[in-house]
Amino acid sequence: MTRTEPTGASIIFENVGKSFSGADGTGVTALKDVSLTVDAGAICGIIGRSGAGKSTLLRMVNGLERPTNGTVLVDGRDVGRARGAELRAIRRDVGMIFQHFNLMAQRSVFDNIALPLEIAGIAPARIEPRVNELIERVGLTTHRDRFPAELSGGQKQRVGIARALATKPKVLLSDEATSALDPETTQTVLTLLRDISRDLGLTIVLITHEMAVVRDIASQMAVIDGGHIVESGPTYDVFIQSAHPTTRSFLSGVTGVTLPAFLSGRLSKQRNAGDQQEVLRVTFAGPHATDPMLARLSTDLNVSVNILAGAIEEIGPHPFGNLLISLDADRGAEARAYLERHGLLTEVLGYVR
Ligand SMILES: Nc1ncnc2c1ncn2[C@@H]1O[C@H](COP(=O)(O)OP(=O)(O)OP(=O)(O)O)[C@@H](O)[C@H]1O
Repeated sequence: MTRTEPTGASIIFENVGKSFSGADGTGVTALKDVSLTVDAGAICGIIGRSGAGKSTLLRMVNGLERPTNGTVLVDGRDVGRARGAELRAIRRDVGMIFQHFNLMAQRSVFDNIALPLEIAGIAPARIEPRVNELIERVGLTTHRDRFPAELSGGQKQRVGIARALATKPKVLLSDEATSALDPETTQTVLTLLRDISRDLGLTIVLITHEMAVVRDIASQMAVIDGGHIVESGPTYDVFIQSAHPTTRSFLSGVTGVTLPAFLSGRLSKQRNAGDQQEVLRVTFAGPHATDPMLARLSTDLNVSVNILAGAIEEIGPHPFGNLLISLDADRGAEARAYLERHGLLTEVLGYVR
């Protein structure tokens, strides 16, 4: 399909708060003073732990939740205050896909995708070509007449994506859409979403608890913790400049770099008597991604460094490296300070003899 000019909508959260009243009368504050701008045509990843407020934030974009304070604007329209026909119009502009697909078991692939068009009152003669086009876009031409029970998870999500696109929305919301899929299928679904964003100019907001998903697809991101946005910005900038412990803990799990088994079994979190080596994860990014910093560390501080595992990956066009190293535990603090001073991130994984 050819590339078209962006047709996505911007989404602006301005000082948004949301409180719920619990069954016992006590209040739950799900979001506090959230301000975030998602550019038209961007793919924005929102990452946070369970209960952080991700779903609440996402559901405000299509008016399923209304803010207690503040404003949510989609394409300049105030979703929280919209009612009736105006709210329905905004909702037509916002499609959504779900972790468990939410397909209708009694309907075929074709009929699931046709459903939003039927609800919108589109004439059957116009529905058929539109659904066929969507089926082709998501690569399910040979599965047109199958039922959800006859599809794999990845195929079900493709149906979910086609259904969400049926009414030509400007925004696609993804609620943990790849969390129920294996890593390989996750990649194919992320690729499809990226292609759709590129070809249709659609704005995509996806919530996830997996940093790898954000790394692989998002142009911008926000980290949410306890109802607050603790960091946000272009994905690469957040990856290389992250300062908040929540972001760092998500980052530490993002690479495929793991300790060799013979070492991980012996690693202790606290340094015990006799532990000689400190094991570190060192993250290289930005202007230092390709610098020979470990060689410099050895030379400048006269510390021997053992490289245990490592990889250089890319976020968009930018290099992002991860190394697992060990060094003399007595010199650990000094070495970490040196590396941090040169713009690298360090994390102590533990100690070994
Ligand atoms: N309708 C509701 N009534 C009361 N409390 C709610 C309601 N919806 C959400 N909450 C509370 O708001 C907080 C944020 O919930 P939310 O579902 O937005 O988090 P989340 O980050 O999406 O979590 P998860 O990843 O587990 O889905 C939680 O403490 C939750 O219990």
